[in-house]
Amino acid sequence: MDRRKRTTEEEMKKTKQNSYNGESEIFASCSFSSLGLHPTLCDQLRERMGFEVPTIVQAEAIPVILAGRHVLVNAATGTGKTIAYLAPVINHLHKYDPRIERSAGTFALVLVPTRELCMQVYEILQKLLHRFHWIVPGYVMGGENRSKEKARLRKGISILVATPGRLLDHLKNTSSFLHTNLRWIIFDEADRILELGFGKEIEEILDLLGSRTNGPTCREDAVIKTSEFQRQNLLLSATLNEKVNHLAQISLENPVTIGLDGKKMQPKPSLEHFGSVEFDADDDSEKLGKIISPSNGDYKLPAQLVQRYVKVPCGSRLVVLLSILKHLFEREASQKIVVFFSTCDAVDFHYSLFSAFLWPANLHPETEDRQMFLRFKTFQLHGNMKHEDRRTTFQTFKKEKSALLLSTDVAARGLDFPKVRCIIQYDSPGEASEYVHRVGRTARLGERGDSLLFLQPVEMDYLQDLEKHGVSLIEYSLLKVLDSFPLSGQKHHIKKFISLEMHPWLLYLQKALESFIFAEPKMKKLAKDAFCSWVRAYTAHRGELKRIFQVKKLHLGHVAKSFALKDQPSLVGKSLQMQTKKRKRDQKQQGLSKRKKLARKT
Ligand SMILES: Nc1ncnc2c1ncn2[C@@H]1O[C@H](COP(=O)(O)OP(=O)(O)OP(=O)(O)O)[C@@H](O)[C@H]1O
Repeated sequence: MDRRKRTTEEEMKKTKQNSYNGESEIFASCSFSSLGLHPTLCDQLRERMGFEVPTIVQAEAIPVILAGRHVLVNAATGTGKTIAYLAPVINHLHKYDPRIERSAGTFALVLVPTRELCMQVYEILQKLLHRFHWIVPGYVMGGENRSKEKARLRKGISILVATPGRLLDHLKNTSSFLHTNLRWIIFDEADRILELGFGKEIEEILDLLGSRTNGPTCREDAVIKTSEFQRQNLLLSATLNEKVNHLAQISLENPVTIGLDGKKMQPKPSLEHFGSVEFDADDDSEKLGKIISPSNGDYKLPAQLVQRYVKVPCGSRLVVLLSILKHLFEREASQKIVVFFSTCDAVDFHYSLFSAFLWPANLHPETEDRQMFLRFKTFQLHGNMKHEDRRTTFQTFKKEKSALLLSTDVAARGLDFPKVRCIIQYDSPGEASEYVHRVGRTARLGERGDSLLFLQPVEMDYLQDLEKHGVSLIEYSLLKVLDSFPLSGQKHHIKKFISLEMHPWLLYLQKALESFIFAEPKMKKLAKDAFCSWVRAYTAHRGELKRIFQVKKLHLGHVAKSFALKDQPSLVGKSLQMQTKKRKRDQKQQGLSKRKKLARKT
């Protein structure tokens, strides 16, 4: 064994120790070059990206990927998974002799769940490839101009980043898209791709690319092995679930698992999988057991993240949110905060409100010009926005030093907004995995970060659900914050026996908000729409969570208050009732057919 190899192995051992001692170690005690990366790429990482040493997940994954193995990576949010897969792929590609050419088509494919993540990975690629101009990065994604994409594909894209729907579209309809040299397929945020319902597309993509292994649902006729290279597939996410287990089965061959140590083996094969074809559980039980399922295990969260919850009665939610935001931005002028909502309408409403709401006139009668209540830059991001607006928001918020982003879960996964200091989950996230990804937008790469989860008194059991995944939260001291707001120039102190809803500051602010909304027909319409879709989203919680988030436990009048509406919109009540009835009817029917199917199987 030569000296260099021995040193690398020793360093790797050290790295492994670091990662398993339970400390919040982020960086490995080795260099990029010791992992086997070419000096030019190491220079690029250092000079262009500012990365001196690899993170632990990079130190573990890069040598294994360089060795050509299929890999499943499960590491906490913000630990550098993107470089962990891009660096070895580039390392391989730049060594091809003769050099690869555009006309040789696509060698590596990175599949991501959202457009924003697609852009983000593409931008990182551009930086990494600065000195390797013959390796061409590119992207295809929903919302973009198809013909322009076709033209780019015709010219040739060596490393292609794509969202699944648009990729499948090109695979079927763009004859000039050359992928016979494809060597790598990478699933970034694999579980989210599947959760978004792209399971069928992924199966089709794997079939069309001839990259499906002989996993449980392999259709021999669909597999056309076109690549002269050995295929290498990689799957990465901070959270994994049973669907990923299945994807791993059909796309990875004898994979190396990174970051799954201590996770439980899947006890039984599951009938559920992400596609349309159900596979025979008995035949595949052995295979399924090989891939580890962490679905019952703990999620990995950045150790330095301070996680809090705040218990707020439904009717006071909006005023509490406004108060906390004001408090946070006034306490620290340079702040970056992301607030998560459950629907696009809720984001629209809050964005318009925050951008227009002025201090009530009677509070500062001495000042002639009424001032904005919240005085910081606010952005919104959700799936119903125009593609260009989404792109601009994403890019601008990234660069801002101090700003607020109101978003749906479109920003929950993978997005790397530098220096986000706090995550507020105003609407609860649902699955614990979603909680983990949302809070993962802060406390990245060892930096400080806070998170705050809003819960109503009837939703407090959600904390236990999080506990099951090893996530525990401490309570936020709300009263201190509320007491700090001046009312008619005076500081006030709430008496202990008064409930939170009766806090003078909250009452005052609520009244001011309601008058503001009442006087603005446009705002009122936004508030009503947001109310309707919020209730609809609330009824959509699935599985165990339906027990916690029950719409019938809510007072809809109080929900209306949380949108600053004086009254509950009357028509909504009726349509909601109809919807709930319809949903129950559908569920009954679905349950029946599922049971029938199962009965036929056994
Ligand atoms: N070796 C390194 N040294 C310093 N910074 C790094 C290094 N590797 C990655 N980073 C930076 O760390 C941040 C997080 O990286 P990345 O987005 O790849 O994390 P992730 O693990 O994919 O997170 P998520 O699970 O949220 O998608 C990015 O800003 C990236 O530029």
